Amino acid sequence: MSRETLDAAARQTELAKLKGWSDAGDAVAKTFRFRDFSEAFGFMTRAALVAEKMDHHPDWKNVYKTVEVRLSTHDAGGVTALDFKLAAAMDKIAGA
Ligand SMILES: C[C@H](O)[C@H](O)[C@H]1CNC2=NC(N)=NC(=O)C2=N1
Repeated sequence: MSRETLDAAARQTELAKLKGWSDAGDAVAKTFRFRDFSEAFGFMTRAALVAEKMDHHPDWKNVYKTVEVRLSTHDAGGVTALDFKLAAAMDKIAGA
C-alpha cells in the first residue's frame, strides 16, 4: 500500500467513509470510549495484533475506559492510505 502522504482534500474524502475520526493535520485522530478498562484494554490488545501484522502502529493513550488514537505514517511524515486501513480495522474491532 502506498506510503505517499494524502493532502487535506484526500484526507477529507477518506474521513467521510469513517465515523468519529478527525483530521489532526499530521495525523487522523479518534477517541474510543468503552464501558470499562477491561473493554478498553481488550480493544488495544486486539488492535495491537492487527497493527503488528500490518507493520503499522498507532500512537495512543489509554486512561481508564478511553483510548485516544492518532494515526500517521512516521516514515512518510504524514497521513497515508495505511492510516485509513488501520483506522477502519480499529473501528471494526471496536464494533463501531
Ligand atoms: C521498519 C518498519 O517497517 C517501520 O519502522 C514501520 C513500523 N511501524 C510504523 N508505524 C507507523 N505508524 N508509521 C510508520 O512509518 C511505521 N513504520
